[in-house]
Amino acid sequence: MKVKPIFWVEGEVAILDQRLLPEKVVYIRCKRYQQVAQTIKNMAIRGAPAIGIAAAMGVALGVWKLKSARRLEERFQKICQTLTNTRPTAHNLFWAIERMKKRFYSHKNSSLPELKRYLQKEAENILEEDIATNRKIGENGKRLIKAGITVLTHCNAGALATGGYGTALGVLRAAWESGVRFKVIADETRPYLQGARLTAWELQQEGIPVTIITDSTAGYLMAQGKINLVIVGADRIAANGDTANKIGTYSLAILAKHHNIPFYVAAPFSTIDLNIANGQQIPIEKRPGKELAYLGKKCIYPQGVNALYYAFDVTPARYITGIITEKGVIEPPFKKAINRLSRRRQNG
Ligand SMILES: CSC[C@H]1O[C@H](OP(=O)(O)O)[C@H](O)[C@@H]1O
Repeated sequence: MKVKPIFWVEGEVAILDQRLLPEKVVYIRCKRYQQVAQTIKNMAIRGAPAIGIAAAMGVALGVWKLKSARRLEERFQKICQTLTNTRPTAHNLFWAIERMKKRFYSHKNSSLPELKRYLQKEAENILEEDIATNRKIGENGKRLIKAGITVLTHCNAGALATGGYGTALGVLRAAWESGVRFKVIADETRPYLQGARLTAWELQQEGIPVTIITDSTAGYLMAQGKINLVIVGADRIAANGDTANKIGTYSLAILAKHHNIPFYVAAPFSTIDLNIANGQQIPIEKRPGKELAYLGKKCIYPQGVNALYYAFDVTPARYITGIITEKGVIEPPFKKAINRLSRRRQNG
């Protein structure tokens, strides 16, 4: 995909405003870290790896704008806390901020200009590594995409949700690039419509056949035998393989199990949270109900009626056929395999 979701340009962070896609390609030029935090909170940028990259660049931008090293550590911690407080579910955000903290403390006695460069470089490394990691996920998962099948995906786990290649859509890209021909069905994914607006846009640009359905149509197509495989992204994976992903994923996994359809999660190891044993411990973001009520600028709900908007749900590991990562495809029992692979270096 030609368009970059985010990039650093000399003391600014350029963020593609995904709320305006596919009609308009508009970049928000963030000059302050608070602006970067705002783009994560309001979902101008979204997708677990992408918000991790944004948080890292926000930290680098915050330090970049410091005029002196006065109260450096205290000001650095405030920058990190602002970005930490943006969204609670995607583990990549916290993983990226921890990496920036490690880099800061290993160079905090450098001169301020040197420290600024180190942090900018670390944020750009996180972006570049994400693209390389996504390509490995694609290579590891493409054998699962057989010629002639129909794949269902939910939300957007593509270039727009990452540094620019994609996890679930990275597997589809890699299969397509290797000559395998297949069809994709994309859930609209209300209310933000990541599937209808972003996944369909990405796949259309690559010439990969895609059909949009309402989120409630998936079960009917499965019952008719029209779906051969489901592949989705992830926001946080617990040590036992329980996976938090866009709301509606859990329903798809149950339906896939019922219809004996393989259900795969594609995610980098930076999405796996080894500090939590199972999915019950994953914090699930609750967003303002009014975000459900509006289609664009039009309110479609009766005034004053309540709305409940959980942005994610948790799929228990028993409903997941495999987790496609840069270190290989992890199959059940996930806990043991995740433990073994997490000790192995990325390219090991
Ligand atoms: C490649 S992970 C993308 C992951 O993030 C999305 O959530 P959101 O759009 O709210 O950031 C969704 O859960 C995707 O699967």
